[in-house]
Formats: sequence, C-alpha cells, structure tokens
Amino acid sequence: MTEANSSMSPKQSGKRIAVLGGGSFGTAIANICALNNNPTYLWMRDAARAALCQQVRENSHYVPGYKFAPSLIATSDLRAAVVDADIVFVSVPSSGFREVVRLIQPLVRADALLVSTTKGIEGNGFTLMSEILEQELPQHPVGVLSGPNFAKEIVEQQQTGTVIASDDANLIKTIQAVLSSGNFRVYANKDKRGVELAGALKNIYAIISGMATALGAGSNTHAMLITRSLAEMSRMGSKLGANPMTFLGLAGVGDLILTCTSDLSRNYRVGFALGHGRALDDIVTELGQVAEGVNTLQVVAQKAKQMDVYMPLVKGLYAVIFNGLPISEVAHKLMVGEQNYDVEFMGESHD
Ligand SMILES: NC(=O)c1ccc[n+]([C@@H]2O[C@H](COP(=O)([O-])OP(=O)(O)OC[C@H]3O[C@@H](n4cnc5c(N)ncnc54)[C@H](O)[C@@H]3O)[C@@H](O)[C@H]2O)c1
Ligand SMILES: O=P(O)(O)OC[C@H](O)CO
Repeated sequence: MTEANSSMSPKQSGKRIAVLGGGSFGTAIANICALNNNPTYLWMRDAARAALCQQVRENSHYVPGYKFAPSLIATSDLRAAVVDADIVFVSVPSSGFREVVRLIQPLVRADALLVSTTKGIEGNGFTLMSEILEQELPQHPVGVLSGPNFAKEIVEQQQTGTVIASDDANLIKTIQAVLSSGNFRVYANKDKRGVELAGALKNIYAIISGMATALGAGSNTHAMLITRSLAEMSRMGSKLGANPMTFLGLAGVGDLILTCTSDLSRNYRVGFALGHGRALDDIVTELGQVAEGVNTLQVVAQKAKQMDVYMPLVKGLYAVIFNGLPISEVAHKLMVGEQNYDVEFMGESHD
C-alpha cells in the first residue's frame, strides 16, 4: 500500500483535525483526512505506541503497511491534538467514549465540530454516542459517521460509501469536504438518531449471521435472517424516534449486508465462533479488538423488554448467549413462532 493514492484528488480545505482513538477505524479516518491535506492528529492513549507510529509512519499493530500521509501526526498528547482542532472525530469503543469526551471537555475549542464514528450504545440510560457528546460538550454541533466501512478495506483503497448524519447543515458540508475522495464517498442524512441506531443495532445481527453460517445455514436462511433483521432494527429504531426510511440507506441495509456476509466483521466472527461452541470470554479475548455487538445485545434486549418492542432475534440471541439455551431450540422457536407481516409501515404491524 502506498502513502498517496493516485486516484485521489488532493484538496486544500485545510481544516485542523483531531481523531481520538488509535485503533483500526481511527487510523483509517485520520489518514483519509490527512491525505486530503488537512493537518491531522491521531491521538492514542498509549505513549509508546504513539511514538512508534510517528517514527515508522504507520500503525503497525492495527493496520500494518498503511503508510501515514505527511500531514498526519500520531500523538499521545491530548491537548496538542484537540486544542486547535476545527473538527474532532471520536473513534474509541463505546465503553471508553464518555471517559475520553470528558478528558477533552476543558481543551476543545468552543466552535469545534464533534463527530462520533463509534457504533455502540452506553448501557446506563440507553445513551447514544452523539447524546454523550451533547451532554458533555453542549453547544457544539454534533454529527455521526456510519456506514458499510471495514477499516481494512478503506486502507486498501476499496471504493467505499459512508453517511454523515447531523441536524447541522454546515457540519455535513464540512465533513463531506474533509473526507471525500475518489475512493471515499460521503452521503448526507439529517436523521442522526436513525443513522446511529442502525450502526449500533446491525452488530447484533452480524453475530446471529455468523452463528448461522457456523451451523451450516444455506442461502435461503441467510436471506430470511438479514431481511427480518432489517425489519427488527427499523421497528426498534422507529420506536426510539428514528425515521424507519433511514434503515434503507447505507448506514442501515448497507452496513447490515456488509457485516452479515463477511468474516472481516468482528461481530460476525464472534457469532461464527459461538456457533462452533466456543466460550464467549475466550472468543473476545482472542479477538483483541472491539466487537460492540455483545454489549449492544444486552442493552437492546433490556430496552426492548422495557418498551415492549417485538424483537424475536434479539431475544433469541440473548437467550443463547446469556441464558445458555441451545441454539437449535431457539432457532426452532423462531421458526414456529407467530407468523406475522412481511413489510411493516404499510398499515399492518405487530402492535
Ligand atoms: N474497524 C472498523 O472497520 C470500524 C468501522 C466503522 C466503525 N467502527 C467503530 O469504531 C469504533 C472503534 O473501532 P476500532 O475498529 O477502531 O476498534 P479497535 O479495537 O481497532 O481499536 C480501539 C482503540 O481504542 C482504544 N481505546 C479503547 N478504550 C479507550 C479509552 N478508554 N481511551 C482511549 N483509547 C481507548 C484502544 O486502545 C484502541 O486503540 C467501534 O465502535 C467500531 O464499531 C469500526
Ligand atoms: O468488525 P465489525 O463487526 O465491528 O464491523 C465494522 C464496521 O462496523 C463495518 O461497517
């Protein structure tokens, strides 16, 4: 892989960017910004790793071989990273999101745009990452970046589409300008809630899909699973105030297809290993990277119960992982359960 991308037309938008989180996705997003000639800091908490990345000009641990553009600086100095930033992307897993946002609270410029790229939900209060940004840093424009975006394929320069969602039109325009290139296309959506919920919820169904593959499911079964997952996601999304049409876009059906059909998805791989009878703790330890779906499953199962939302796939996966029910028993129950409507939002529904 090369430092510059020949199909990319360099732009001079020159926004100062901070990307917080030195994992695979943070690194990919930071380098896209830097390749577009935006001076960019990639912040990681591990000082030794930041120094090594800066010295060898790549993040060898997460994305080996992906060379940093000249305007990318890896650092563990949070103040240096955010103090002048026009835009701050937060790209740490949901478990550490609030902690990191609190750290930047006294440092960040009053007019900085804030964007979450994290696909998870905070359990305590069912809080979305954009809501954490709004709670901890009120007054800032907030956006959510989500879509079918494997970091591994972004760094391989595979042509990729994503979605920036915000109710702030200037934020949308600015993020499109700093990220878009010949290989990276950024679509707009005003439904921040829908885009964010879609990105978080699809991880649950990627686990189910991986599990189904391990058990030898055929194409009919996969097609049914993915389509019913979409129905379930959009049902929950609309109950939570999202526009169900958002789930038909890249952040919804796009990301669902991606992660339910590829073993590049860590959530899919967790499901595949579970389907082969491996213990969850061992799988997660071995993975060494975040698979948000396991936590999201717990948070969503509880919320669905509380709000009485019909989510048989979530309920079934929860029973398998956390109550130890055999997968075959749960799958049978799903198959012989109530037969309901194919497409909701057409005047007929479960409730
Ligand atoms: N990898 C992808 O393809 C991809 C694509 C789109 C979105 N995402 C989302 O982006 C988020 C991050 O994923 P990733 O793939 O980069 O994860 P990762 O496991 O590759 O890396 C996570 C990084 O965050 C750091 N981190 C964890 N907790 C932290 C804390 N409390 N403070 C500071 N740093 C902390 C880790 O040290 C690590 O560097 C997830 O929510 C994921 O769903 C990932
Ligand atoms: O590897 P996963 O399952 O976390 O998926 C990564 C991204 O969300 C794909 O869009």
